[in-house]
Amino acid sequence: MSLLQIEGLGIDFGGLRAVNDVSFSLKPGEIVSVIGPNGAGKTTLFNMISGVYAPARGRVLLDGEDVTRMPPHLLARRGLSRTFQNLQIFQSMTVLENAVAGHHLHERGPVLADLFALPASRRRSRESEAGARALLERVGLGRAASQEAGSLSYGALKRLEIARALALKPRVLLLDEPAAGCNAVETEEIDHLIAAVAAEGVSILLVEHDMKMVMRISNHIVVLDHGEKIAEGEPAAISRDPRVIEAYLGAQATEATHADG
Ligand SMILES: Nc1ncnc2c1ncn2[C@@H]1O[C@H](COP(=O)(O)OP(=O)(O)OP(=O)(O)O)[C@@H](O)[C@H]1O
Repeated sequence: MSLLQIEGLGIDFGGLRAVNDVSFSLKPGEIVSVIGPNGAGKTTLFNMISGVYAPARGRVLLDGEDVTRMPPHLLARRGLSRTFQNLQIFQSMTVLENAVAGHHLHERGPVLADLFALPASRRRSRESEAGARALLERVGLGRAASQEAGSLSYGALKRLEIARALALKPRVLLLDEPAAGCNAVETEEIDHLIAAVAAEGVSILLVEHDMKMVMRISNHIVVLDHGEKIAEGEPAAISRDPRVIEAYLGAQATEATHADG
């Protein structure tokens, strides 16, 4: 039984069919990557699944429930959370404070209780901090808890971003370019983290330009070109698929022509 099911999803921007009739599904603990040349529609697809854009066509089913057009915070409560291409970290706060901020979204009680620091609210804060510390251990940042987030390496910031998304205890985690800007060692650390999270049963949907990483960690790959799904399958089959090779080579040829012109 699939945990996340995408059925015929589509959206237009003016006259442009940015995404059209895209379907695929994720089982619990599966790592699925969406790849395709620049402008293929990957981010737009992500934004529709995570409730940032309202699709014009199709449905998103989470554990069988129709969650199409549900706003991101309600999706998060139902177990679907995401990271963004651009880091959403508070640089001047500590690593722990950033993780607690993610945790609070999940644990949030009545605002008035927080304002008056009632005992229940103080207890919740302690629980949030304990939960956040456990998360930091999980992403390998336990020792950096009291450091200012701005002092972390880029790879560590990316892991902190994943920790914040994990604070929502998701069943499905959408990662938008988790390795962008990372060096080989940092990318490998993120690889391990993603695999460990998936091994706990969380389904992972990934958009990533680092093709080596995609081939290494994905169970299944969905390929988009000009907004349409042109192929899907296991990494080995995808890397040999003539339609996929042609889409990437075609995109490179277009870029080269633009560069010449
Ligand atoms: N808000 C928007 N308004 C108008 N057109 C948009 C908007 N967002 C994306 N597009 C267009 O939709 C198409 C798909 O864009 P999208 O960013 O989803 O592609 P992508 O595969 O994520 O590309 P990249 O790999 O460069 O991030 C592109 O032609 C893009 O110019």
